[in-house]
Amino acid sequence: MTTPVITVMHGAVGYDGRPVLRDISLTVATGEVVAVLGANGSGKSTLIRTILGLVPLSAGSITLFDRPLRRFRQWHRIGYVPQRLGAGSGVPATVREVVASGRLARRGILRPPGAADRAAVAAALASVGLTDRADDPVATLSGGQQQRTLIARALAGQPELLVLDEPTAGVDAASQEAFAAALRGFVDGGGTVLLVAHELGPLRPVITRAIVIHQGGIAHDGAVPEPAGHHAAPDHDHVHPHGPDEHAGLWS
Ligand SMILES: Nc1ncnc2c1ncn2[C@@H]1O[C@H](COP(=O)(O)OP(=O)(O)OP(=O)(O)O)[C@@H](O)[C@H]1O
Repeated sequence: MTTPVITVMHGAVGYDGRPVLRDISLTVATGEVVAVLGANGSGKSTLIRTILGLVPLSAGSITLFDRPLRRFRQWHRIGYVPQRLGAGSGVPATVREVVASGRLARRGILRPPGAADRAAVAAALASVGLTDRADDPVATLSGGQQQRTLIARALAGQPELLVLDEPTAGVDAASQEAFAAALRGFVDGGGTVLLVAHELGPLRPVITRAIVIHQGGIAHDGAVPEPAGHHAAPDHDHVHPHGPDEHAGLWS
Protein backbone atom coordinates (compact mmCIF):
# COMPACT_ATOMS: atom_id res chain seq x y z
CA MET A 1 0.00 0.00 0.00
CA THR A 2 1.25 3.51 -0.76
CA THR A 3 1.93 5.89 2.08
CA PRO A 4 -0.92 8.15 3.12
CA VAL A 5 -0.04 11.80 2.59
CA ILE A 6 -3.26 13.14 4.15
CA THR A 7 -5.61 11.36 6.53
CA VAL A 8 -8.75 12.97 7.92
CA MET A 9 -10.75 10.93 10.43
CA HIS A 10 -14.26 12.01 11.44
CA GLY A 11 -13.33 15.66 10.99
CA ALA A 12 -15.84 18.38 11.86
CA VAL A 13 -15.38 22.12 11.34
CA GLY A 14 -17.48 25.16 12.10
CA TYR A 15 -17.16 28.93 12.21
CA ASP A 16 -18.40 30.67 15.36
CA GLY A 17 -20.24 27.52 16.39
CA ARG A 18 -21.98 27.21 13.01
CA PRO A 19 -21.14 23.75 11.56
CA VAL A 20 -19.76 23.71 8.00
CA LEU A 21 -18.29 20.21 7.72
CA ARG A 22 -19.27 17.10 9.69
CA ASP A 23 -17.86 13.60 9.96
CA ILE A 24 -15.38 13.94 7.10
CA SER A 25 -13.09 10.94 6.62
CA LEU A 26 -10.68 10.64 3.72
CA THR A 27 -7.20 9.47 2.86
CA VAL A 28 -5.01 10.80 0.06
CA ALA A 29 -2.13 8.51 -0.94
CA THR A 30 1.16 9.33 -2.65
CA GLY A 31 0.71 10.03 -6.36
CA GLU A 32 -3.01 10.76 -6.25
CA VAL A 33 -4.48 13.87 -7.87
CA VAL A 34 -7.67 14.55 -5.94
CA ALA A 35 -10.20 17.21 -6.90
CA VAL A 36 -12.59 18.52 -4.24
CA LEU A 37 -15.83 19.51 -5.96
CA GLY A 38 -19.08 20.98 -4.71
CA ALA A 39 -21.45 23.92 -4.91
CA ASN A 40 -20.54 27.46 -3.83
CA GLY A 41 -20.17 27.67 -0.07
CA SER A 42 -20.29 23.89 0.43
CA GLY A 43 -17.03 23.99 2.42
CA LYS A 44 -14.35 23.04 -0.13
CA SER A 45 -11.92 25.80 0.89
CA THR A 46 -12.70 25.12 4.53
CA LEU A 47 -11.73 21.47 4.04
CA ILE A 48 -8.32 22.18 2.56
CA ARG A 49 -7.59 25.04 4.97
CA THR A 50 -8.41 22.69 7.84
CA ILE A 51 -6.08 20.04 6.41
CA LEU A 52 -3.32 22.68 6.39
CA GLY A 53 -4.02 23.65 10.00
CA LEU A 54 -5.32 27.12 9.07
CA VAL A 55 -8.81 26.41 10.46
CA PRO A 56 -9.21 24.34 13.66
CA LEU A 57 -11.10 21.05 13.82
CA SER A 58 -14.02 20.96 16.24
CA ALA A 59 -13.87 17.15 16.26
CA GLY A 60 -11.85 14.37 14.68
CA SER A 61 -8.19 14.21 13.69
CA ILE A 62 -5.83 14.86 10.79
CA THR A 63 -2.41 13.46 9.94
CA LEU A 64 0.04 14.80 7.33
CA PHE A 65 2.77 12.43 6.15
CA ASP A 66 1.81 10.09 9.01
CA ARG A 67 2.25 12.77 11.69
CA PRO A 68 -0.57 14.30 13.73
CA LEU A 69 -1.24 17.77 12.32
CA ARG A 70 -0.54 19.50 15.63
CA ARG A 71 2.97 18.03 15.66
CA PHE A 72 3.67 18.43 11.92
CA ARG A 73 6.52 20.87 11.21
CA GLN A 74 7.83 19.84 7.77
CA TRP A 75 5.96 22.53 5.88
CA HIS A 76 8.57 22.55 3.10
CA ARG A 77 7.01 19.24 2.00
CA ILE A 78 3.78 21.08 1.13
CA GLY A 79 3.15 23.79 -1.45
CA TYR A 80 -0.05 25.79 -1.03
CA VAL A 81 -1.68 28.13 -3.53
CA PRO A 82 -4.58 29.92 -1.83
CA GLN A 83 -7.64 31.19 -3.64
CA ARG A 84 -7.19 34.52 -5.48
CA LEU A 85 -4.28 35.95 -3.56
CA GLY A 86 -3.88 38.80 -6.03
CA ALA A 87 -0.13 38.37 -6.43
CA GLY A 88 1.75 41.57 -6.84
CA SER A 89 -1.19 43.95 -6.68
CA GLY A 90 0.68 47.14 -5.82
CA VAL A 91 3.88 45.19 -5.17
CA PRO A 92 6.70 46.01 -7.60
CA ALA A 93 8.19 42.49 -7.40
CA THR A 94 9.17 40.69 -10.59
CA VAL A 95 7.80 37.29 -11.52
CA ARG A 96 11.19 35.73 -10.70
CA GLU A 97 11.26 37.33 -7.23
CA VAL A 98 7.79 36.05 -6.38
CA VAL A 99 8.69 32.55 -7.58
CA ALA A 100 12.02 32.68 -5.68
CA SER A 101 10.12 33.47 -2.46
CA GLY A 102 8.85 29.88 -2.72
CA ARG A 103 12.37 28.72 -1.83
CA LEU A 104 12.42 30.45 1.56
CA ALA A 105 11.05 27.51 3.52
CA ARG A 106 13.78 25.33 2.02
CA ARG A 107 16.83 27.52 2.34
CA GLY A 108 16.02 29.71 5.34
CA ILE A 109 15.93 33.49 5.19
CA LEU A 110 19.54 34.11 6.19
CA ARG A 111 21.29 31.92 3.66
CA PRO A 112 21.75 33.51 0.20
CA PRO A 113 20.24 31.61 -2.73
CA GLY A 114 22.56 29.01 -4.27
CA ALA A 115 22.70 27.19 -7.59
CA ALA A 116 20.04 24.68 -6.46
CA ASP A 117 17.68 27.55 -5.60
CA ARG A 118 18.23 29.26 -8.94
CA ALA A 119 17.74 25.98 -10.82
CA ALA A 120 14.50 25.22 -8.95
CA VAL A 121 13.16 28.71 -9.72
CA ALA A 122 14.10 28.39 -13.41
CA ALA A 123 12.46 24.94 -13.62
CA ALA A 124 9.29 26.20 -11.95
CA LEU A 125 9.09 29.20 -14.30
CA ALA A 126 9.55 26.93 -17.31
CA SER A 127 6.94 24.43 -16.11
CA VAL A 128 4.22 27.09 -16.11
CA GLY A 129 5.48 28.70 -19.32
CA LEU A 130 6.60 32.03 -17.84
CA THR A 131 10.35 31.96 -18.53
CA ASP A 132 10.08 34.85 -20.96
CA ARG A 133 8.20 36.99 -18.41
CA ALA A 134 10.56 36.27 -15.49
CA ASP A 135 11.92 39.80 -15.20
CA ASP A 136 8.62 41.63 -15.69
CA PRO A 137 6.79 43.15 -12.71
CA VAL A 138 4.00 40.77 -11.62
CA ALA A 139 1.52 43.64 -11.79
CA THR A 140 1.95 43.79 -15.60
CA LEU A 141 0.76 40.16 -16.04
CA SER A 142 -2.78 38.98 -16.75
CA GLY A 143 -4.80 37.40 -13.95
CA GLY A 144 -4.11 33.94 -15.37
CA GLN A 145 -0.38 34.62 -15.61
CA GLN A 146 -0.35 35.90 -12.03
CA GLN A 147 -2.06 32.71 -10.93
CA ARG A 148 0.61 30.74 -12.84
CA THR A 149 3.27 32.76 -10.97
CA LEU A 150 1.79 31.61 -7.66
CA ILE A 151 1.74 28.01 -8.84
CA ALA A 152 5.39 28.35 -9.90
CA ARG A 153 6.20 29.78 -6.47
CA ALA A 154 4.69 26.65 -4.86
CA LEU A 155 6.53 24.37 -7.31
CA ALA A 156 9.86 26.15 -6.68
CA GLY A 157 9.82 24.82 -3.12
CA GLN A 158 9.90 21.30 -4.63
CA PRO A 159 7.05 20.09 -2.41
CA GLU A 160 5.80 16.51 -2.23
CA LEU A 161 2.19 17.64 -1.81
CA LEU A 162 0.64 20.52 -3.72
CA VAL A 163 -2.61 21.99 -2.35
CA LEU A 164 -4.42 24.43 -4.62
CA ASP A 165 -7.65 26.34 -4.06
CA GLU A 166 -9.45 26.93 -7.36
CA PRO A 167 -6.24 27.26 -9.38
CA THR A 168 -8.05 27.82 -12.65
CA ALA A 169 -10.99 29.98 -11.53
CA GLY A 170 -11.27 32.99 -13.81
CA VAL A 171 -8.08 31.99 -15.61
CA ASP A 172 -7.70 32.28 -19.41
CA ALA A 173 -7.61 29.11 -21.53
CA ALA A 174 -3.86 29.34 -22.26
CA SER A 175 -3.07 29.58 -18.56
CA GLN A 176 -5.38 26.64 -17.80
CA GLU A 177 -3.54 24.51 -20.37
CA ALA A 178 -0.16 25.64 -19.00
CA PHE A 179 -1.28 24.77 -15.51
CA ALA A 180 -2.54 21.32 -16.55
CA ALA A 181 0.87 20.61 -18.14
CA ALA A 182 2.73 21.83 -15.04
CA LEU A 183 0.54 19.63 -12.86
CA ARG A 184 1.19 16.62 -15.09
CA GLY A 185 4.96 17.21 -14.79
CA PHE A 186 4.68 17.51 -11.01
CA VAL A 187 2.73 14.25 -10.75
CA ASP A 188 5.08 12.42 -13.14
CA GLY A 189 7.89 13.42 -10.76
CA GLY A 190 6.11 11.63 -7.90
CA GLY A 191 4.05 14.51 -6.51
CA THR A 192 0.62 14.33 -4.86
CA VAL A 193 -2.10 16.93 -5.46
CA LEU A 194 -5.22 18.06 -3.62
CA LEU A 195 -7.10 20.82 -5.37
CA VAL A 196 -10.43 22.59 -5.12
CA ALA A 197 -12.13 23.11 -8.44
CA HIS A 198 -15.37 24.48 -9.73
CA GLU A 199 -14.84 23.40 -13.29
CA LEU A 200 -12.20 20.86 -14.26
CA GLY A 201 -11.75 21.84 -17.92
CA PRO A 202 -8.23 20.93 -19.13
CA LEU A 203 -7.41 19.49 -15.69
CA ARG A 204 -9.87 16.63 -16.11
CA PRO A 205 -7.39 14.09 -17.62
CA VAL A 206 -4.89 14.75 -14.80
CA ILE A 207 -7.38 14.15 -11.96
CA THR A 208 -7.38 10.59 -10.59
CA ARG A 209 -10.18 10.94 -8.04
CA ALA A 210 -12.96 13.31 -7.09
CA ILE A 211 -14.48 14.11 -3.71
CA VAL A 212 -17.82 15.90 -3.77
CA ILE A 213 -18.81 17.95 -0.73
CA HIS A 214 -22.55 18.34 -0.25
CA GLN A 215 -24.48 19.48 2.82
CA GLY A 216 -21.37 19.36 4.98
CA GLY A 217 -20.45 15.79 4.16
CA ILE A 218 -18.73 13.74 1.46
CA ALA A 219 -21.46 12.86 -1.06
CA HIS A 220 -19.08 11.06 -3.45
CA ASP A 221 -15.51 9.80 -3.32
CA GLY A 222 -14.23 8.04 -6.41
CA ALA A 223 -14.35 8.44 -10.17
CA VAL A 224 -14.41 11.94 -11.62
CA PRO A 225 -18.08 12.70 -12.36
CA GLU A 226 -18.94 13.14 -16.02
CA PRO A 227 -19.80 16.64 -17.19
CA ALA A 228 -23.52 17.38 -17.32
CA GLY A 229 -25.00 16.15 -20.59
CA HIS A 230 -23.01 12.92 -20.72
CA HIS A 231 -25.68 10.83 -19.04
CA ALA A 232 -26.76 9.22 -22.29
CA ALA A 233 -23.25 7.94 -23.06
CA PRO A 234 -23.17 4.12 -23.40
CA ASP A 235 -20.50 3.75 -20.71
CA HIS A 236 -22.29 5.95 -18.23
CA ASP A 237 -22.57 3.88 -15.07
CA HIS A 238 -25.47 5.78 -13.52
CA VAL A 239 -23.59 6.91 -10.48
CA HIS A 240 -25.09 10.26 -9.59
CA PRO A 241 -23.12 11.82 -6.77
CA HIS A 242 -24.75 15.18 -7.22
CA GLY A 243 -28.15 16.03 -5.84
CA PRO A 244 -30.88 17.48 -8.03
CA ASP A 245 -30.52 20.86 -6.33
CA GLU A 246 -26.94 21.39 -7.44
CA HIS A 247 -25.92 23.51 -10.36
CA ALA A 248 -25.89 21.89 -13.77
CA GLY A 249 -22.46 21.98 -15.30
CA LEU A 250 -20.69 21.92 -11.96
CA TRP A 251 -18.19 19.38 -13.25
CA SER A 252 -17.93 20.59 -16.81
N1 LIG B 1 -13.49 32.69 7.93
C1 LIG B 1 -14.80 32.40 7.94
N2 LIG B 1 -15.60 32.83 8.94
C2 LIG B 1 -16.91 32.53 8.94
N3 LIG B 1 -17.54 31.81 7.99
C3 LIG B 1 -16.79 31.37 6.96
C4 LIG B 1 -15.39 31.65 6.87
N4 LIG B 1 -14.92 31.06 5.74
C5 LIG B 1 -15.97 30.47 5.16
N5 LIG B 1 -17.09 30.64 5.86
C6 LIG B 1 -18.43 30.10 5.55
O1 LIG B 1 -18.32 28.68 5.52
C7 LIG B 1 -19.07 28.12 4.43
C8 LIG B 1 -18.12 27.33 3.53
O2 LIG B 1 -17.23 28.23 2.90
P1 LIG B 1 -16.06 27.75 1.96
O3 LIG B 1 -15.30 28.96 1.53
O4 LIG B 1 -15.31 26.66 2.63
O5 LIG B 1 -16.88 27.14 0.74
P2 LIG B 1 -16.41 26.76 -0.73
O6 LIG B 1 -17.06 25.48 -1.04
O7 LIG B 1 -14.93 26.82 -0.82
O8 LIG B 1 -17.06 27.94 -1.57
P3 LIG B 1 -16.65 28.62 -2.98
O9 LIG B 1 -16.88 27.58 -4.03
O10 LIG B 1 -17.61 29.76 -3.09
O11 LIG B 1 -15.22 29.04 -2.84
C9 LIG B 1 -19.74 29.29 3.74
O12 LIG B 1 -21.03 29.41 4.26
C10 LIG B 1 -18.89 30.49 4.15
O13 LIG B 1 -19.66 31.66 4.17
